[in-house]
Amino acid sequence: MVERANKPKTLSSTPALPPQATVTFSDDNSRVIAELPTGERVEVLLYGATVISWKDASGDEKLWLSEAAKLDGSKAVRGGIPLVFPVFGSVPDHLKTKDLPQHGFARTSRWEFLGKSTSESLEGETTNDPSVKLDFGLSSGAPGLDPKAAAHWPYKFNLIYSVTLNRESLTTNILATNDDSQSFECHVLLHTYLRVNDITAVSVTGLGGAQYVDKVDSAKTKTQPTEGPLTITGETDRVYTPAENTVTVSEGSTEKYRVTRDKFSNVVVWNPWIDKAEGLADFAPKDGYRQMLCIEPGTVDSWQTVEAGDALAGAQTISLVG
Ligand SMILES: O=P(O)(O)OC[C@H]1O[C@@H](O)[C@H](O)[C@@H](O)[C@@H]1O
Repeated sequence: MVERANKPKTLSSTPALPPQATVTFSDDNSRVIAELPTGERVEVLLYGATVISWKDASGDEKLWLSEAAKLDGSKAVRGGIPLVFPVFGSVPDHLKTKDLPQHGFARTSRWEFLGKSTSESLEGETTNDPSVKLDFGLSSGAPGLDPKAAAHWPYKFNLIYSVTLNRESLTTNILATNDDSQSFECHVLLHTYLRVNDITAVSVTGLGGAQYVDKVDSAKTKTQPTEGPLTITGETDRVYTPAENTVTVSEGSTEKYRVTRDKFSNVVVWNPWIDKAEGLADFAPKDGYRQMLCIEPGTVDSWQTVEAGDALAGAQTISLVG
């Protein structure tokens, strides 16, 4: 009788909360791993706040990561989603960024994990569509800042990078705030390495009607608009300014990824192909160019001026289609 009296009561009027997403640190504290109750998973290296893995519920990897990528903080990561800020490539005649590393210092600094938020429960409402958002921060004066940035980027700034995992999509969002008393100029880009099965079967739509700058063949700078889907048959390195804000990557007749931009005017499409991959020490296997295509949303064809006290934001959402 006593045992029965002590049993906890089940309140049938209180709906059970769905299971929460889990967020853990790796044993060496180098990365944050988030997993939805349904099995989708994302892994973010604090070095560069680089997303290095994104898997669906069946464990299928969506991002390409080189087998020779350095994950120890000695070099920008070859694969995943490196973050490009405040300069795209290198611009030798731009006084304020010319001494920074190629693609800037965001991808070569160790970021701070600021925390997580989940959407399983909102003011008592429950949802069956779980998601988790991870926030990372990097600011001037931070201990993890690449020393080259401290030496050559003379501004006070604050970056917040958010990675949101949903069942069918991944969103990455950057907010760059100017905390200085003077304006600064910058580029921002999300250098996403999408994983594909066979690059020769890949086609990209959503670029049509756009002019592009061809970084491989400088004669083709600002060519006439692209007609039809883009296929990859050799080294490709193009900066597009598409009219549409969604780029779709298909393999054969199957749509695979939709990449939607928010507040970004450009998309860089990059594949190093055979010779360039050969020359990149951290690119492995050497025929890995067949399994990847970089679709890189950003604003890089002109400098963005961020006034003192102002902020610049931009985001991509990669949705799984097929
Ligand atoms: O080797 P990195 O610095 O990671 O750059 C890779 C490529 O990144 C792309 O975004 C650039 O358009 C290419 O020109 C560049 O080669």
